[in-house]
Amino acid sequence: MSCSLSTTAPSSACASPSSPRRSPRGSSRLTHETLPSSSIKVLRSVDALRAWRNPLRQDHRTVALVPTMGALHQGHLALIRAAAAECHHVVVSLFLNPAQFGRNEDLSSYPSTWDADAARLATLDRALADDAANLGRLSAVFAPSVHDMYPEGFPGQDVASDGSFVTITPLARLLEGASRPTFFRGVATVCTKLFNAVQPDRVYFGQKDAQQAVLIRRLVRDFLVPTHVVVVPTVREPDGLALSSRNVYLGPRRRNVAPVLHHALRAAERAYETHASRHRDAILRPARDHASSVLAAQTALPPSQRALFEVDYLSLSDPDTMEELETVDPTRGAILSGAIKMLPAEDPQPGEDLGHSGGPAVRLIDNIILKPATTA
Ligand SMILES: Nc1ncnc2c1ncn2[C@@H]1O[C@H](COP(=O)(O)OP(=O)(O)OP(=O)(O)O)[C@@H](O)[C@H]1O
Ligand SMILES: CC(C)(CO)[C@@H](O)C(=O)[O-]
Ligand code: BAL
Repeated sequence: MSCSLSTTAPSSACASPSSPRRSPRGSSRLTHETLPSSSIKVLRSVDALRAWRNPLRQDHRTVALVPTMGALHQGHLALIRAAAAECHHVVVSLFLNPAQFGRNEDLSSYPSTWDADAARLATLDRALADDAANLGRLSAVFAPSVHDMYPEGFPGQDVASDGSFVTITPLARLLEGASRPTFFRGVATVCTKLFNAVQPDRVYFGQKDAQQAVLIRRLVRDFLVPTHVVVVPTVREPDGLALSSRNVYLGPRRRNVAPVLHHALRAAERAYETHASRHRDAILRPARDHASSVLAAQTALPPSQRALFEVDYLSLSDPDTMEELETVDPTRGAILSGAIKMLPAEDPQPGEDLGHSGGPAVRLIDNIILKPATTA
């Protein structure tokens, strides 16, 4: 992380970033670093977070937590807006959690954009302040170190790693979990730590990561976590692609093809809604057909122009368990979801923008909720 932070106290924001400081002239008031041009506090340790958080309880102020891994975009900002509408203080965590990355995944190249994130958050907070409809503001960024989050040492990224983990099965083995076997263990573990550290009244997650949202609801229920889970709708590009920090890996050639997943899911949604199909094959077939026809059209192009992809899954699942469904019960609805792997661009052209980090293979996920029918 860069040191472009300002501080409410003079002197060494960057030299000693790990804990809040006493204000000058011996006063006992704690001061904190703040993001530039804002009053958003930067809390870099669990101790600093707790020192800030505890007095709010006595004042009956509600606290919202928005967990992120940084590289912020409008999807993240939508979560913060929803949180500020409903709570007095919003804390955004920025923590690249190594435990949810498999060994062959993109931990080392994951986009890291601290300065841009700080500027976006400061701008958003000013907009929140100008809108009287909001209950609260963006009060703090929690940006702990790996050591702070894993005080006994980071347990490792392997399925066989020993350590203190939260596991939620069979949910964590399905769909995303089938391709990323340590992913949900890492998410459930870090979110448990974040919930324990922040003790939020409400937590905000994005619908874009549908299985993650289901997992968090289950975690909160099964471990009696005293918080309320809010899931915010997916923010999309005009052509339907879900905003995602990993989209920066795509480059223009693959970016043009990437909406295929959303359009495939929309085809399935139409089959459910327009043709009143209830059966798995009738709903998913149009999605598979759409993906196949886009892939066939790309395959027919010269290698220097095309963008190929592999479909990992197209799923029709139960909204609570994410087990595959043969038939949708309209009183319960269902989740349509999918994952594709955009393969690296073939035959790159001189000067072609292949995307962040040279344009590796990129996993994209998306989903659409088939809502339960409302009874008149
Ligand atoms: N397009 C979006 N709309 C709404 N919420 C989103 C969107 N993208 C991400 N979120 C939510 O933001 C939170 C933090 O997600 P994260 O930092 O992993 O960003 P991301 O864009 O999902 O990144 P990645 O590309 O790694 O999946 C999660 O709750 C996630 O569901
Ligand atoms: C919830 C989360 C911040 C946990 O690291 C991450 O999985 C994400 O960004 O969706
Ligand atoms: N958006 C979920 C975090 C991940 O895919 O690693």
